[in-house]
Amino acid sequence: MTESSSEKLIEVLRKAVSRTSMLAEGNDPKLDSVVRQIRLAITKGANADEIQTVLSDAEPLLIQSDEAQLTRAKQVRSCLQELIDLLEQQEQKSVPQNEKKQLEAQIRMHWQASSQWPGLLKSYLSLAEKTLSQKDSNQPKSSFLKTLFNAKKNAATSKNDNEVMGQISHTLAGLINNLMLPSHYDDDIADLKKALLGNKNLQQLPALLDEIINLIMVAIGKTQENLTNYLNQLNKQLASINDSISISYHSQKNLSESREGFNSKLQTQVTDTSQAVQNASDLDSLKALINDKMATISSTMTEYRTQMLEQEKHANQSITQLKNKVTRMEKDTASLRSLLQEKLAQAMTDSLTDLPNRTAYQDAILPLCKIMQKTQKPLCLAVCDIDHFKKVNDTWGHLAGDKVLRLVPKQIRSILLKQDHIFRYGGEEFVIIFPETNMEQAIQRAEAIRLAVEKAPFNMQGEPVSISVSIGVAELKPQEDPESLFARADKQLYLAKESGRNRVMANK
Ligand SMILES: Nc1nc2c(ncn2[C@@H]2O[C@H](COP(=O)(O)OP(=O)(O)OP(=O)(O)O)[C@@H](O)[C@H]2O)c(=O)[nH]1
Repeated sequence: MTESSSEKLIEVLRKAVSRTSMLAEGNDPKLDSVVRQIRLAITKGANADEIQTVLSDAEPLLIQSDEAQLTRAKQVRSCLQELIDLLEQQEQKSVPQNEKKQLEAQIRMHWQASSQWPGLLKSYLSLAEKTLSQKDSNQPKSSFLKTLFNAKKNAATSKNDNEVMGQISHTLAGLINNLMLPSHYDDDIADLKKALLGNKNLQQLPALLDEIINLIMVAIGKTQENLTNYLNQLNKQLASINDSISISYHSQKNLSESREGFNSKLQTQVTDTSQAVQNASDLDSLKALINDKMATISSTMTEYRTQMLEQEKHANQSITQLKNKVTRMEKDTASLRSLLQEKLAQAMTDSLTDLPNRTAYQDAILPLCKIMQKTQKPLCLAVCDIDHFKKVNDTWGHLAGDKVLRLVPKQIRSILLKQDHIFRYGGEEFVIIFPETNMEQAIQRAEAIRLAVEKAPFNMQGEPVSISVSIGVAELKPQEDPESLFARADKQLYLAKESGRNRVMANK
């Protein structure tokens, strides 16, 4: 193995370990302790078998922790939805529909990433302020705080606000429970929950929401700090491997230097001998002289041979050590790489439908757009959303809802061509990429999908149920980026919903 391929190997290992660790860290105390063991094993140069054992222990915990994270994210998503619904229940006040739709779209897009939760809460805060700052529909609008101060004077409004605040506080307290913050935040969390549950004053809501947002941000920052410490530790380990490589290089260099020394010593001795032979005056002194010189040369050669053997032994030892180290690292890297690939595949797949998820969509869309734009071929994007899906959940329960979420993509797939790609974008929303497809063809395929879903015989507890989808379609423009393409298709979806659902609308 050359020096540069060792460096590459080290780099791959460093990335593999850091990414795996990143996936695992901070989710579960039991898992954190196993992750720490893996790091320790790698730092102290444990062999592949030892590391393998620790990794095998970690595997079920990693899977469990991923599932727990998904469940937490789902709960946070429903808390946010519940908070929006609570605003809707406000008498005499209407939630600004545009902002509400935008927030719901944000939730649909980002609910899985805990780093996005503070942003979602901030958007909710703004929606709550806008809603609550309205007086009743017959009165002119006033500011949020003004309404709050006036609330005392108005018994009816005050009662209603108190009730809503109570429910909001309760839901927020539930949301904090799902955040899984490190245990040293326990006191802060307890204080915050107490403040939330004891509070009946809407005026306090912005401050309390801010407090929650801060707490989440601090917790996310903490995880980053742990990761940095870990990477520093790993770098130290890599530096020690580099030292081994340079020691081996130097022992090779010493070997060739001592060979050169021997050559010149031998040369001098042969020259001296030939000089002495020329100067010899009789046969006896010549014999004695030659014997003497030959003894010197022979002892030089023996000395050199011993020295060479010693150095060779030394060099062989350090090469064997290095080889063993590299073999161990290769094995570790291979197992870490396969673990990482498995994890990445899991991270790209939606567990309910087995479809590629939003992350996979984001990885796929940019290169596809670039290729189509470069080759000047058309590409269309369809955003497809199940109609009145909340009603399915409310009427038949979540399990039935899940069943519909698995069946609808089957209908969609029956229409798609080999080249098309479908993703579960989030909730009850699917995205379809139609490469090498113009608008007319994409509308035809979207219409066929709509029809296939409409005609599909869905059954809930033995009763036939009709399900429909609304679809928005847009065609990629030259130079357009994927975000703008998505936004145009999503807008069409919104219009399809507005115009009665169960239809395809396209941005022609
Ligand atoms: N069963 C189940 N429900 C989900 C899942 N993800 C999201 N939902 C639900 O999907 C529903 C989406 O509701 P809304 O966004 O109001 O949309 P809708 O009822 O389909 O109404 P329109 O889209 O306007 O036709 C919410 O009730 C979510 O709880 C899931 O994985 N399983």
